[in-house]
Amino acid sequence: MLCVQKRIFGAFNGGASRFFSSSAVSNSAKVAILGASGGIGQPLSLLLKHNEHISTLSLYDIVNTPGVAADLSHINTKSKVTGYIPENDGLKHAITGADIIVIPAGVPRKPGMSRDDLFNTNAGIVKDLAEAAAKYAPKALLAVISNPVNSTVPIVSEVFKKHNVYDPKRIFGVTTLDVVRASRFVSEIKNTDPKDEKITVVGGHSGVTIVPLLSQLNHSFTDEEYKALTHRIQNGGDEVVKAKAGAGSATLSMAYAASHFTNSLLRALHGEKNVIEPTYVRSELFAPDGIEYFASNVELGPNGAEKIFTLGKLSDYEKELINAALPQLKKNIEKGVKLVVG
Ligand SMILES: NC(=O)c1ccc[n+]([C@@H]2O[C@H](COP(=O)([O-])OP(=O)(O)OC[C@H]3O[C@@H](n4cnc5c(N)ncnc54)[C@H](O)[C@@H]3O)[C@@H](O)[C@H]2O)c1
Ligand SMILES: O=C(O)C[C@H](O)C(=O)O
Repeated sequence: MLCVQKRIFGAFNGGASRFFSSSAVSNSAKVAILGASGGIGQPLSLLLKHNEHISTLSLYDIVNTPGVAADLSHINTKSKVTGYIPENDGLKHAITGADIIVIPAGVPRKPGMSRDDLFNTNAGIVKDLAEAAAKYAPKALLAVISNPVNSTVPIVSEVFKKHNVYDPKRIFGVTTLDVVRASRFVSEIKNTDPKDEKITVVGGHSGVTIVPLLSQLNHSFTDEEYKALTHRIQNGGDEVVKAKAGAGSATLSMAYAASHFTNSLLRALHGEKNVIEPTYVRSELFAPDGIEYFASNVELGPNGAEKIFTLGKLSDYEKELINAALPQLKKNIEKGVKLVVG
């Protein structure tokens, strides 16, 4: 068993400026969404059309982006919307000059599938998009939504390494939906306002690798509540996949979560301090155990991940959860690296 004890202590500074904060920043950023016509891509584009920090919203997909862009472009907010498809170097034009690239391209799960079952289709899609980003927008902050996130983030990183443009601070796996779910589920039990529930979720983004740190809240839970909540947060994605019964996975809540995460990147990009989000990044926390990527609270800055926070005080149960997550993460990461490195 990999030992979690060594690296779990240290400063915990979660939630200082997480959800629902705002600040005045200039409207100058170009944000590109790759997979913009999809179930996540469309509502995410709609939410970002309302974002005052964005001057250009650049939508790329293999289909339908001209229509999605034309539709959104009639909304009376300041940003300009452009739509691209692969023809005429569409991907290159979509991402050139982008400050932020968000990637929700790829297929979603059907009931009975794991996120890892998406690897065969999505890994190649993400790899190709990463190749283009490494060539045409190597300095962009890149937020990966496509599953399996535990593997797709290492894929993007390896592609950037291959092109000699790798900066680990700029590549993020979006795990915000786990945080959104955690705050909602806790608020349902405690009858509180979800916006007041600042919950750190660490590890990765699939099943046992999703580890909510509920012991760090100012709530007491019965053992039963604590375990049931943890289980629900770890399996929130399955709940939606099952309810959608073959019509895909979470799209609307994911668009909300990705819009929030993108807004945090924008705030940090424009110099706001103390912007902290849990996100899956290249991390030293468990690197000595051979796990080079891990989600934890990260302070965002103009150049990406400025500071990775340690996990803080954990309950014995949470230590067990982390120990269960690590071998799974290791496998997922190795699978992603292998796809690029061979
Ligand atoms: N990180 C998370 O928390 C989280 C949450 C929900 C879903 N997801 C993942 O997000 C991905 C997208 O989900 P969805 O429901 O939007 O799927 P979807 O099928 O509705 O949309 C995916 C879009 O990607 C496009 N696409 C496919 N190949 C492409 C390529 N090479 N370049 C550009 N676009 C391409 C498709 O045309 C489609 O419009 C899935 O992998 C899903 O598992 C992740
Ligand atoms: O569950 C999925 O496949 C989609 C996503 O990762 C989620 O957590 O909703």
